[in-house]
Amino acid sequence: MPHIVFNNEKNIKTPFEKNGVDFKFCAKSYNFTKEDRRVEYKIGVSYENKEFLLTLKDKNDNRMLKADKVTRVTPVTLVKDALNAYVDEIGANIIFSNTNSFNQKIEPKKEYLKDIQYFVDDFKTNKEIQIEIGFGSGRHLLYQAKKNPNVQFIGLEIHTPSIEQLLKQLKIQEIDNVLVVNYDARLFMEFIDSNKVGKIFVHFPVPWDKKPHRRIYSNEFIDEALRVLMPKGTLELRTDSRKYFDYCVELLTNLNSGKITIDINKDLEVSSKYEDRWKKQGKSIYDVVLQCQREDEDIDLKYDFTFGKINLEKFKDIISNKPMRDENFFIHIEDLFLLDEPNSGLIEVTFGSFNRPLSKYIYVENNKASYYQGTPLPTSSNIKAHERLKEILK
Ligand SMILES: C[S@@+](CC[C@H](N)C(=O)[O-])C[C@H]1O[C@@H](n2cnc3c(N)ncnc32)[C@H](O)[C@@H]1O
Repeated sequence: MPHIVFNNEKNIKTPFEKNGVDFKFCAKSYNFTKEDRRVEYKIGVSYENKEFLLTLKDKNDNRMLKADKVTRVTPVTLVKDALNAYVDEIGANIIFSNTNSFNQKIEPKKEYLKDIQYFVDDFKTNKEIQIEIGFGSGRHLLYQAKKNPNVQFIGLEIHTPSIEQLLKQLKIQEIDNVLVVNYDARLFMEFIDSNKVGKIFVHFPVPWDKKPHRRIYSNEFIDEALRVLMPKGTLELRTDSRKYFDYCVELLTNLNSGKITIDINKDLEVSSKYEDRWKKQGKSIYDVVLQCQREDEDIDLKYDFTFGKINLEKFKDIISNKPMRDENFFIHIEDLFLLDEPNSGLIEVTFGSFNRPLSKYIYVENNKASYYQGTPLPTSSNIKAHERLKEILK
């Protein structure tokens, strides 16, 4: 990441503007852990309609200015300009700078690649939805999408090269009913309305024999799948792993009600890359399909993430750096940065689910708090964590 090392002791007063970059505030670390930590500043920047923080800290006898990790922005040239504007303003004596190596890259247009926020704010369809989890080479997803042009497909993957490959194929084959998301499938379903999905395919998931907590299937996953599935919709597992199959069958047969179909060595119309490999090795393929037989209540994706009036002075005296854990979420106050004005500063916090923790800053100005760079995604763990944070900060 771009950074600049310089040797100028001068601290400057905010707010100020330099070369089109607005420097809004400068908050100083409170060192609440009481360890002998070096002083660090978070500088609030607003530039080209984006807000982000810069970190200023000591480095040997000099100072280093760089982007704050939590509030990353793209393109990286925004950070580069902000760093250069800051050192320009203070007339710093620059010892090292790598900002020249960060020049803007032009991204190809990826209209079918969607950010998770899109599913919170904008995603609406009257079509049936079908989801493929871990599409890999995409063979099955492309086949299904071509065969069912009236279905809106969503492909979930965490492996970036597979995503790139699928996006290329969508373009080449002129397929326009697939949305692709780079997101953990275990958490994605939270953003889909209830009773809207016809099929969820989980084909050859990683069995994670040694790390079962990383498996796609769990009680929580099955419950969320049933919520998004329409009545008669199906959750379809296909695997070569007998162990994974047995584990899933056990989870599914522990449900209070439902219809389950099991097949061994069933042929599908399309065979995936993994499937070909296992078949060549003479392995058996197992299918277990759960049919949904219930209708669920709608969920609220428009959750209000505001805070009431908070008391930063009181909070600063009781703050602890031990994580608070609950059954489905945790909160860890990482750091606190104070502004010169009373009851104003930044709280750095990590919270939410254990699988996908979220790092955020809460900006406080005269007792009024808000999430810096926008609110968290309304996952159930984030909502629960926010409710608890509100209590703590009161
Ligand atoms: C063994 S491959 C199977 C790929 C494809 N379904 C097939 O049959 O050829 C498993 C795929 O699941 C993806 N994957 C693993 N965990 C995931 C998760 N939590 N969310 C989304 N995708 C995941 C992996 O990146 C990998 O591409």
